[in-house]
Amino acid sequence: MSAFLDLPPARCAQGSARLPGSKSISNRVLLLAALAEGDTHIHDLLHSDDVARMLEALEALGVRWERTGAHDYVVHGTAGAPFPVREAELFLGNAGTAFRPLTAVLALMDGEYRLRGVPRMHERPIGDLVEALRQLGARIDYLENEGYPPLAIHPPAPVSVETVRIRGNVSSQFLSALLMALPLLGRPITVEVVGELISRPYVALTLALMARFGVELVERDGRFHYDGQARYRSPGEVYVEGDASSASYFLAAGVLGGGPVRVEGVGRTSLQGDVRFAEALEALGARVAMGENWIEASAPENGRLRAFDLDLNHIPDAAMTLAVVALFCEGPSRLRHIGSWRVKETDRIAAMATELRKLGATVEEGPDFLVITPPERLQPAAIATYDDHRMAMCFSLAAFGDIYVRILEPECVNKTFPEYWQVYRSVVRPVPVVAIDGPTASGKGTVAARLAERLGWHYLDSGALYRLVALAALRRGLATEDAAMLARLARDLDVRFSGDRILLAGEDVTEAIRTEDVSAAASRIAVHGTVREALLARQRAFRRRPGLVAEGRDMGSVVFPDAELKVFLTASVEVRAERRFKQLIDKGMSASIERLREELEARDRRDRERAIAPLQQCPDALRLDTSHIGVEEAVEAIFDWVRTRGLA
Ligand SMILES: Nc1ncnc2c1ncn2[C@@H]1O[C@H](COP(=O)(O)OP(=O)(O)OP(=O)(O)O)[C@@H](O)[C@H]1O
Ligand SMILES: Nc1ccn([C@@H]2O[C@H](COP(=O)(O)O)[C@@H](O)[C@H]2O)c(=O)n1
Repeated sequence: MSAFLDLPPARCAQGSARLPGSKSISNRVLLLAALAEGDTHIHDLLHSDDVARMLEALEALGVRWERTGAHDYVVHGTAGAPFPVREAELFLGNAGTAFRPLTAVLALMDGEYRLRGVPRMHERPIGDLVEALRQLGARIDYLENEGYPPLAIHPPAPVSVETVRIRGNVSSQFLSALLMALPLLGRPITVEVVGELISRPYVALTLALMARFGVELVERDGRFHYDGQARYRSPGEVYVEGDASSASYFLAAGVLGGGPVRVEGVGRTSLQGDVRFAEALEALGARVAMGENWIEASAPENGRLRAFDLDLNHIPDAAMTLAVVALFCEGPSRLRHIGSWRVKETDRIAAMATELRKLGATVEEGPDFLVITPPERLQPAAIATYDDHRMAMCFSLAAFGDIYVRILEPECVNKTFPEYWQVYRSVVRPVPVVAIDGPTASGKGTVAARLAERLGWHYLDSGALYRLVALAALRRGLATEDAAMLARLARDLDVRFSGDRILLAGEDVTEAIRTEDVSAAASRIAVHGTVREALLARQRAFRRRPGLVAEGRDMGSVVFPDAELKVFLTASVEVRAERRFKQLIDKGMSASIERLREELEARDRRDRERAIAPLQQCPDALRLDTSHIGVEEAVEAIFDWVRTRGLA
């Protein structure tokens, strides 16, 4: 498990993403298939933690199922009879789509069950569901805190109520769970929702899937009636739609990164409410197209995203994506009616506000709303994910702000979308980097600067940063061995690159950092890992649209290991010494070619032999020996490589 994932700044997004199966549909279908008469062949089932928890639970309950293909399963239904295993302890992780429906179903069966989850699951309320089930005779005990999992379920007591009341303002999953369990009663019953029902489309999804399995409830005025007759029957085959909430990240990427980006697996005929995320994007000015089984999104015609004020009660999960999109809108945006976020995988309102602020946004947080004002320019940040898959996926979009984004605990996406990072990389193209490394006086600086100019890209002279630290250290009398002090100096360095001038604390030091004393000191301090670490973020900050040409010693190996093109530029030591000699003479400085050669070789040796980020040719770098070619020819050769890779 990796502790973090660094996402480079994104240049554009284009292409198509095949979505994994919907989590909401996968877990509902598995349970309905288990309760139904006959075998159900399920295709395109999601593979993820939450679905794994449901499959394990069904197995533990004696429901037989087999995997018949990559995403294909057959479930042998129990025809409405109690599950074969009458006593079990189930661990359901943080899967609400498993915990709530299994609670309802098992509470009406004749067994002894204990249901547990991860610590966060034990902080997510379930009292409204338990309360409703108790009206039906269910005997459920709270094992720790009143109103929260874990639960002990005992065989129900017989009761003959005709109407059950349930509150729907905390989670619509309570109502969904109750409705799915009704056919187990075998008698007519009415469910009445008390007060507001949030996230209504998820209930519509439940009803549609129950109907696929032969049980149609009559709904009138917030009341759902079961006739006591219908029984679950397998429809034979079920295809799971792509996950509409997961679609939101790629549709947003299409909008922020130009597009078009097409998601395949959901569309006009989808059962899932989150397809209406597309309407929200349109309200912001994005261009959206939809087919039966696909949706496509692109940036607004004029490239500008309108700020928004939206009631997002109907798309609570996809709405999180809008919170990050708000960073790119013109002005403050308000997300309303999102109170259910507080009881999800984490308190998503608090988590979202905290992480958006790290990026520089101004965020007002209310009980059920957020107001997000984007900053002038995003700042790079390490984003905590709170073991919440959606936090990780949402914040991957911040990379469109021309910044590196560090996602902590990135594997939390396994909850619903284990392949997310691969699919993300197939659609989102990073800001391209040409990394040029090589020994002293090989011509890296000259060639890289000209290439950058020709491409219209940014240019990074990474050696200048080491030289600046060296100059500052020499001026303060710091020893080149004092790694800790030097690292502090490197971190706090007040540097500004202004055209071809370099300013240190406001002073123009462009020439001062080029002396041989500074060169030697730079290569001595460059051996310290702490100094290199302190300069890493500064170097990466140069990676901005439309692209970067970076030169130094470890551009391709450490700073930009994902560079689209890596070049190792070199020349014989004699040629390099002559070039440096000529450079100094041209500047009116005296020099000895022998001494220059010795110094140059000593510097190269230190750079090659140091333990951390040594000068080396990366295995994937192209070598260019400039001993016998001029500057223009070298630039032309690299420009050709850039072109053949489709970067310009
Ligand atoms: N292909 C080339 N042919 C001839 N001269 C070149 C060539 N490339 C660079 N030079 C000249 O060599 C000198 C040294 O080049 P430059 O300073 O760019 O090297 P560098 O690799 O960046 O050095 P350093 O590592 O010290 O920063 C410059 O005066 C430059 O014009
Ligand atoms: N990526 C880099 C760049 C430079 N260094 C060290 O700094 C010295 C000065 O660099 P120049 O390119 O300006 O000559 C150089 O000798 C290296 O020791 C580095 O380590 N990594």
